[in-house]
Amino acid sequence: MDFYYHPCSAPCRSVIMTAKALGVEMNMKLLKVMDGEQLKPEFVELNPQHCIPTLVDDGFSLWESRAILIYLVEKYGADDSLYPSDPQKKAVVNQRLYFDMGTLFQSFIDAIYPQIRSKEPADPVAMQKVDTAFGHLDTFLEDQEYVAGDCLTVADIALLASVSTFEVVDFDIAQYPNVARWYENAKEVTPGWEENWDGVQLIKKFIQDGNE
Ligand SMILES: N[C@@H](CCC(=O)N[C@@H](CS)C(=O)NCC(=O)O)C(=O)O
Repeated sequence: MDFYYHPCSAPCRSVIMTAKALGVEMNMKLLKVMDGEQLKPEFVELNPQHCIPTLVDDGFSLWESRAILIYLVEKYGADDSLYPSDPQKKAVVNQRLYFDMGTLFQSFIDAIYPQIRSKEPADPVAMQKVDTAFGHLDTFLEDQEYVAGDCLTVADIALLASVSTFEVVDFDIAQYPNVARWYENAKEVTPGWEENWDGVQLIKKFIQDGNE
């Protein structure tokens, strides 16, 4: 199974952690998107949207990280704990995954990317959306250990990759006590956390080097 990735990408890191949790071995293929490698014809052939993460499993090509997480659990999971088959439990996991994609990680793209990439000053409206997203996550985590209930799911893994990426700008997660409690525990229990953290540190290094 080929996995096209870059360690700086939070969506790629969520797939790496999920594969580790499942004990799935992937043939890691680093794709330097900063150098435009995703536009090479051989990659566009695999993924016409030319984005990472992209998984190619025995000729079956799939992208969109959260779709990949679900595919991996459904195809390779020994049980359904990371992505429950019960319709209501699954629906909550899906809601959290869509929340991550459309709201929380989107707030990172809108508010933090411009600060990192173009050294733009923080946009107060975009930063307010970050606060709102973290506030919602904090509410989801009231009285529960994991984002979709009482056990670790792919929604925790996707959100762990996203939330940790905010640390590249030393975002103060402690402002959101339930998120902070969940984050500390998720770091402990999620296989592959160290690799995820290495990716976050790599982004930090790029930012520091760019500022020198
Ligand atoms: N929603 C997608 C986001 C994928 C994405 O934006 N990937 C970026 C890197 S993080 C990329 O491949 N950019 C290069 C391109 O789109 O050409 C996911 O979660 O997989």
